[in-house]
Amino acid sequence: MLRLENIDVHYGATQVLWDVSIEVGEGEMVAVMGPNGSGKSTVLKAAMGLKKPSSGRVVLDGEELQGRSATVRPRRGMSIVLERRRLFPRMSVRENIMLGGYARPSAEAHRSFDWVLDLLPEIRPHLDATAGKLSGGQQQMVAIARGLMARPRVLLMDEPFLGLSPAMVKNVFAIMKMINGEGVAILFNEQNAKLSFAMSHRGYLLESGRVVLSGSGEEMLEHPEVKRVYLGVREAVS
Ligand SMILES: Nc1ncnc2c1ncn2[C@@H]1O[C@H](COP(=O)(O)OP(=O)(O)OP(=O)(O)O)[C@@H](O)[C@H]1O
Repeated sequence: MLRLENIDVHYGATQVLWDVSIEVGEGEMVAVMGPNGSGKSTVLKAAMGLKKPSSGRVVLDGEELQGRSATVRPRRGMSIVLERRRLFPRMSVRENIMLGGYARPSAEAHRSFDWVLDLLPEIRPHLDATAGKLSGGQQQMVAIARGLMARPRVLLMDEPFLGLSPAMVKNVFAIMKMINGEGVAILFNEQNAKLSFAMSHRGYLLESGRVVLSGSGEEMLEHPEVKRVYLGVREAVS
């Protein structure tokens, strides 16, 4: 459904993505894994139209999205949960979540709000709290709720586990599985190879702005290079 085709991205004169092609099928969970600074966030930003590629195409259901206005992607069913829980810290949880429905008429936004709270009931007791006062994990939950307000068919998640405790990682992981189980495709990025690929239908390994490997989650976990470099598994010496 979503395809990035041969994307190049520059920040000023510096090129950070080279010929990146990534595909997300209907209802798939897809991971972009790579070390610090390899360009994972930039891939998601380019997909969402937050960073303009210098060449290549972003295509959703056969429709070219490059150069379309900022509201087209949410209306076509794309949404993003940004890194580091970019909430408005002084606004209430309810207000933060409702902002995710900006592209929808208000009656629909209220229906989405109810749907989101049914999916994430643990948010309900905190609706009137100031977002900035919540724990990191709770803030991540609110950021996910905000992303879901657009009723996306494909949800992009930028480092959803960043800075979370192991217990919260498990919780967010379970929520991603549940959202995906509702038929929402998810494209997310993450530095931890085991976590990324174990939970994904397919994965991509990004190094220095290039896709160097792709395959099913299982294939990625079993790949000797992934094992050696990212999982720290040593091959037996004969
Ligand atoms: N706004 C910007 N201006 C200039 N360079 C940038 C900007 N954002 C990112 N970069 C550079 O682009 C490269 C890719 O960054 P990006 O954030 O996409 O990588 P990443 O794999 O997501 O890294 P991290 O895991 O640290 O978030 C890095 O070298 C980074 O320094």
